[in-house]
Order: sequence, then C-alpha cells, then structure tokens
Amino acid sequence: MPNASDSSGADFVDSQVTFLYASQTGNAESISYNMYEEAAKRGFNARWHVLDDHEKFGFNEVQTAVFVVSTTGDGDPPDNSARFWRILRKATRGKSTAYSHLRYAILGLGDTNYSNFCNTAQRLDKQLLEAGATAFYPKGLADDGTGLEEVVESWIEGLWPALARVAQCAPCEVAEASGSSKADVVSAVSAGLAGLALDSNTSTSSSSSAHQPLVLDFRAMESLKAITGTPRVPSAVCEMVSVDGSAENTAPPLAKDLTCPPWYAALTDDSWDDTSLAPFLATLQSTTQLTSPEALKRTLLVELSLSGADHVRGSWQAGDSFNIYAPNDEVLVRGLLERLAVSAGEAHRPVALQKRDAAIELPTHLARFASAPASLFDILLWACDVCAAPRKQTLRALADHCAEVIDRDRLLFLSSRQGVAVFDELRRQAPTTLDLLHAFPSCHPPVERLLELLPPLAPRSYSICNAPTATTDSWRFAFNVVEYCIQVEGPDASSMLPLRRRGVCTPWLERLPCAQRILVAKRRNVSEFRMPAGPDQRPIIMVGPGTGVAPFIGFLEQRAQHLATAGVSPEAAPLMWLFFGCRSRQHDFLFSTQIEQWQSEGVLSRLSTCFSRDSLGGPKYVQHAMAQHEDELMDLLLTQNALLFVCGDAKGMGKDVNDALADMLCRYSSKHPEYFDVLADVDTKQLSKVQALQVLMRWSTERRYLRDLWA
Ligand SMILES: Cc1cc2nc3c(=O)[nH]c(=O)nc-3n(C[C@H](O)[C@H](O)[C@H](O)COP(=O)(O)O)c2cc1C
Repeated sequence: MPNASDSSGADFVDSQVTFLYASQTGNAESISYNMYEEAAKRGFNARWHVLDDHEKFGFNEVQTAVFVVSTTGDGDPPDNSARFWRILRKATRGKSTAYSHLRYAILGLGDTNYSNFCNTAQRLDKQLLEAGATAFYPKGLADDGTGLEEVVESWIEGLWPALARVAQCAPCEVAEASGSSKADVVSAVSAGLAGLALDSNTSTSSSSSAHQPLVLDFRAMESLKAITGTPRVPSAVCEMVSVDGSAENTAPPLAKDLTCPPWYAALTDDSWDDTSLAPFLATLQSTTQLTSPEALKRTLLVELSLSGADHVRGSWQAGDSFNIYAPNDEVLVRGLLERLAVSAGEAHRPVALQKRDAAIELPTHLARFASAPASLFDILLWACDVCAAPRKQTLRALADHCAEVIDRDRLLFLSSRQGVAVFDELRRQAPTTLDLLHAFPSCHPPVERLLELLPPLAPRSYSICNAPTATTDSWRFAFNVVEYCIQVEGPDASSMLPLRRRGVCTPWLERLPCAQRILVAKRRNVSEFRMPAGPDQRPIIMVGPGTGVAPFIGFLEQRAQHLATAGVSPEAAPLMWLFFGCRSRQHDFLFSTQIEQWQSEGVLSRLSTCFSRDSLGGPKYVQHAMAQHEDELMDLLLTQNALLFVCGDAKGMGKDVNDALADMLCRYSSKHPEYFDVLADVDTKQLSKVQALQVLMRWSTERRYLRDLWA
C-alpha cells in the first residue's frame, strides 16, 4: 500500500494521475478521455481506464484519481461500473481507512429532469469519503437537461491548478493545451456570415431524402468582433487502414434471417462474470398492435422466442428488462457515406481502425476494429450513434474541416459560449449527423475523424411484460413506435416547417418480419424491481401509465400463476393495486381485456384509471388518481409497509409522481403525526417538502419504493 498523505493531500505529490470513467451512452467516456489527453499534454503522467477494469489498473493502489461518472436508470450507475461498485462496497465495509491513501476529484453527469440528479457521483463521493479518501478538488455536477458544457468546461479549467498541487507535472507548453484555443478567434465575423441558415432539401438524390433541413438563426453573430470560448479540439486518434477483402478475419456474410452486427459472435463470447447477461440471438415470433388505428401513438407488443438460450433460462423474472442491439437506419447510413464521398465499393471493403500512436486510446466502441476489421458501412450501421444529440466538441472539431469560412465560423459559433442559444435550438431540432453535414455543405471531415467523434450506438432497453413459467420460452415487451415532428419556424417566420424525427430501435423493430433473429441480452436488475418472493405479504401498489404498465402485466401473470398453482384464494393473497393512465380508454388502454379479466378474477385487487383526453371529469394523470386515494395509499405505505412500484417516463411522469407523493406525505403528516419521527414545521405540525422527499429517498434505499424509469 502506498504512503498516505495528510488529510489535505497537499504534502504528498504523486507521480501519476488515473482518469476513470463510468458511462452509459458515451458522454462521460469522451469527456474523461479528453481530460486525460489534455493532462498528458500538460505534462502529467496520466492513464485512463473504465471503472470496471479496476483489477487491470489496480484501483486499490491508485493515489490520485479523477472520476467522470454519469447516472442512468433511476439514479443507477452505468453498466460498465457494476464490478467496480462491488469491490468498492467490499473494500469499504466497516473500514473507515480503506482508501485513506486516495485523493480524488469527481465530475458527475446527470440530468435535473430525473429525480436522482447525479446520484452516481454523489454516492461515489460519499463512499470514498467514508472510506477515508480525500477530495482534492470540489465535485462538479453537470446537467444534461440544460447542457453539460457550462459546468464541464469551468470544472476542467479549475481542475488543472488543483491537480498540480497533488500530482507531478513536467514543464510543458500549457498554453497550447488550454481550453479555448487562440485559433478559435474568428478573424472577421461579418454580416455576410450571419443570417438564417436553411438547408433546402430540394434535391431528390437518395442521400437528400434521408436528411431533413435545419433552420438556425445566426444573426447573433453580427455583433461579434470575435468568437471566443470554444471547447478544445479533441485530438485525432484513429487511423483507417484498408484490409484486403479476402483477409481471413473479415466477418462472413450474415444469414438472411440474422439482423445483428457481423461481429456478434465476439460479443456473445466475451467473458461475462454473470453468464446470464451474455447477449444471444432471439427470434421474433409475433408483433401485435395494442392501440387502435385512431390512437395518437402506435404501441406494439412483440414476442421473442428464447429457444436455445439455455444460459438465460431460469435466470429471469417478471420485472426484469433486456437490451436490444438495433442498427441505425440503413438509408441514413447510405446517405452519410454518400455525403462523405465514400463509394459503395469502399463502403463495403473491410478496414481496420488503428491508434495513431501507441500513447493514445481508441474510444471503447471502436477499439474492436483494431484487430477485427469491418466495413465502414457496418461500423456506421452498428457501432456509432448517427442520431445522437450534437456535442459542442464535435461541432468544434467539424469546423476545422470546412472549406468555406461561413460554415467554419458558424460551427465555431455553435460550439462557443456566445452561441449557446443557437446551440440549444440546434439540439431542439434533434439533427442526425447527416442533417448536420448538409447544413454545413463545405464541411468534409475524413471518415475516420467522424467515426471517432460520434458516440457509441448503445443498445436499447425494454421491460419484459410476461412472467416465466415451466413452459414459456419467450419474452414479450411493449413499446411506442418513436416517430414525431418538431415544429420549426420557417425562413419567412410566418410558416412552420415540420421536421420528421424517428427513434433508432422502434421503427426498425416494427419493420422486422417474423422469424428474424436479433441480438438481445438480459439486463442486471440493479434496483431489484421485482415481485416480493415467498411468504412476503406486503401489499403491492403499481403505477404504470402507457407502456409503463408492461412489467406489471408480468407481475399480474406471476400472481395469477401463483394463485392457480398454490390453490390460494385471491382474497387471501396480498393486495395488488394498479394505477394506469393513457390518453383515451377507447384507443390506447393497453392490455385492457387482460387487466379487466384479472380484476374480475380477483388477481388484481384494485384498478384506478385515468384518461387524459377523455374529458369525463375524472383524474387526468396517474398522480391525480393517486391523490384521490391519498388516505388509503398513505395508510398502506405507512402502516402496512406496502411496496410501491413506478414504471414509465422518467422526465414527466416519474418526477410528477414523486412530487405528488411528497405532497401527500406532507398533508398526511398533519393528520397522523404519530407516523413521523420529526415534523419540521412547529406551526403547521407537518413534514416539510424536503423531509417528505427524504422519506421517499429512504423508502427507495430500503427497496420499498422501486422505480423503473426511462428517458
Ligand atoms: C435512460 C436514462 C436514465 C437517466 N437517469 C438519470 C438519473 O436517474 N439521474 C440523473 O441525474 N441523470 C440521469 N440521466 C441523464 C444522464 O446521466 C446524462 O444524460 C449523461 O450525460 C449521460 O452520460 P453518459 O453518456 O456518459 O452515460 C439518464 C439518462 C438516460 C438516457
């Protein structure tokens, strides 16, 4: 074990800095990598690792660490840190000095639209402090809801002097590596460069049909003498090497019924500490539309056969979820390749992606192509997210590949602090990478540069909506087909342009024919969102509007099976109460026949519904339906230790339900103070909102308030 420093961490100067990340969709990974790279340029002896590689880099011996961690699910850590949390818990259990040799800084990424803002960073900080580690620089918490950059950029600026106090830094040209480079200052921001940018999309070529115009108002550039405060340009790391088409290691063509990345065998072969999580091929058995043709959203129910997936059998329960590896839209990828001037022949020839030099790292999602070549078409189709929200760093990097000053300056402006309003509007328009390149027609980045700037294409997760039985060998899941329009003010300001947008996975799933095989993987159920096992008699309250009802269909199926096999009468079983909501009873009351049947049989003890567009005077949303039963709900939760499950959209419903529950607790506390240890307000004698939220937090830690929320 290395020597410990004093608690300020100032008397011991480390020879190495370890940059660590945990990332679900790539933001934390790329921010952490850029920091590591800049640290190396600044003369620090730096290294960079994902948290789950803790054994490889010897986390227990690390003395100076800079963490960048995001939060996913309902305040959960990213999947690529699951192993790390286990060792951290083990190492710190009851030991207040386990990490007394560690000095650290944490940058958390989160989104304030979720109720557990930056929970991973908060938890990590707490556990490290409890284990005796010292923070050498205050924690930064960046909000993706309003834009990560604001906090990230200033946090990084402040990191360097703080880091220099605890780690050795060889003399070097720090100015060159600093945040906004001097080269970013635009020489002449003239009126000619400002104005309204409209990509007209009038051509009929295949690439044009795959892209949508963007309308951005650059008039704010007119008053600028210079563009400043742009992010640092991420270094180019990737080199593309052509490989002979007949090379042995190119993937064989896929069978017709197989829709998955050509390198799927390598994914399924990876060493998994929990083998039930290994990806496998499932077969699409059926697709049924759950909503009526008149419904505003199309909701589909898909059944996947798990036949042959022996490693999964017996390992899953109702309430679990799984990942689907879906590709980008093929038309979009073809359009992108065409826009990048890659011929069809080149697009399908195998290439290897290699590091430009030994000291740098490829992004995780591209690293496999160093040793296992694949075609550019497949890499873009399966590995890179070409629909992800644009990042400022990407825009900054693209500016360097523009032949025309107007495109270069507009991209610089978008990436700068001055251009934040236009950047926000760009994000609102949710452009694909192809839309972006068409909006800046002289921008021609080399393909490998674009690949490394794009975030990884993450698998999409869905709740399983059935329960295992002795004979079932399938997963069912329900989803809304994500297709929508964004209204943008047209160039003459009097007309609105509708921009068509589509999700990655659901439109693809909808098009898949039966018998097609796709790549899926069971997910770790970190929040233990499951029915209680065995003799647990606690009542169960389920809140699941729209497709949020999916896991509860599995719960009810499980209850029905249990009642039938154990010969238990429904009255003797613990209460199950479902709160369901949707727009219209007639058009989108999902699983209504099954739910009503379970209710008539007593499997479902109570059902409370609300239909937001049926103006019948009833409750509009689930939180309103819950408030109507406030006393009963509070009684179940406070006197009978009921379990409360919430599933659905995190940003709207998840937050609103949490808020409504806190309000109910406050009101109920004034009627029944005996259930609460402390009542903050002496005059009103009731819980304060903060205290009520703390009660909910405690229930969540005790796994009595369980949430399966998605973006
Ligand atoms: C499905 C999903 C769930 C999320 N849950 C939370 C959450 O509970 N709390 C939070 O602060 N942020 C949450 N976020 C926001 C992410 O932390 C944020 O977008 C971050 O930039 C993602 O970084 P990454 O790409 O490194 O994973 C969630 C995002 C998604 C897509």
